[in-house]
Amino acid sequence: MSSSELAEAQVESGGAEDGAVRLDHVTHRYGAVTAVGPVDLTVPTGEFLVLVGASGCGKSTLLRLIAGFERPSEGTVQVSGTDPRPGDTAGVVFQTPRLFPWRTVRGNLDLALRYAGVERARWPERRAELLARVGLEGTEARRVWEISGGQQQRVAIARALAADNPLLLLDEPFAALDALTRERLQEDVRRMAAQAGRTTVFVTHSAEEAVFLGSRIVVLTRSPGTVALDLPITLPRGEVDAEELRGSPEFGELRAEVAHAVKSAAAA
Ligand SMILES: Nc1ncnc2c1ncn2[C@@H]1O[C@H](COP(=O)(O)OP(=O)(O)OP(=O)(O)O)[C@@H](O)[C@H]1O
Repeated sequence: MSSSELAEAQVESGGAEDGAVRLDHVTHRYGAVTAVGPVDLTVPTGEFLVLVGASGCGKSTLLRLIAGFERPSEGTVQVSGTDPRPGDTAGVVFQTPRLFPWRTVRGNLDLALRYAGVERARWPERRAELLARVGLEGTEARRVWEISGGQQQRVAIARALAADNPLLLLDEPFAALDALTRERLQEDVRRMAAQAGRTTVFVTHSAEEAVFLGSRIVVLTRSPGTVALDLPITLPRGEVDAEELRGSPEFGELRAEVAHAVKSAAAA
């Protein structure tokens, strides 16, 4: 069996590489601007990787490469052992929810379920499941413009989960939300990731958010971004009291270490 046949077989059978990400010597340029690279990075199945770095260091570019929205100028990107395909490889959540505001929550989710190829007879059950996962039970009939920014971002997360991809990519999804809503959503995403065993790559500016969410943190240098720090996070990941965790000395030390690394990497 060739390596590509093996990769295909693994994807079909939900193999060991499902949702795993591999970047080999990846550089990306926009015209004359080198945005990132070279970056070598392997994200095993089930890991929650947070990419942190100063503005413009290439975090979004890396995420776009993993999603397949861009092809690398040099090097290779593989997801689940194969080339990423935009729209199919991963569920993606952006900084703003990008929903259809005049449609209902149901309408927005149905579009995603249709695109994901879910049989129409299963939509009601799947919709209820997705809304329960993001804490939005009973909101199906509400129009998007009627619900809060935090609720809209929850719908965007539910939509990204509609296809049940083994990889979820989030690009500063909570940046536009107030502090309390942001903390609540962080807690929900952390819990969801721990339950699902899905691979997650999350982009943020915030050392605090990175330490709270990640099982591993990669800090990038300033543009063109390369890996400045690769740090496993050993904080407990099961059912935890979020406030206790955020207040623990270990959390404080990790946050300080990451914040310091981001500052030095941006200045280097
Ligand atoms: N479509 C594009 N065309 C030209 N240059 C781009 C494009 N997208 C990004 N860049 C440049 O590539 C570099 C990396 O941008 P990118 O958006 O990936 O960084 P980022 O770390 O996500 O930034 P931020 O945190 O501010 O969102 C920057 O210099 C940016 O100006």
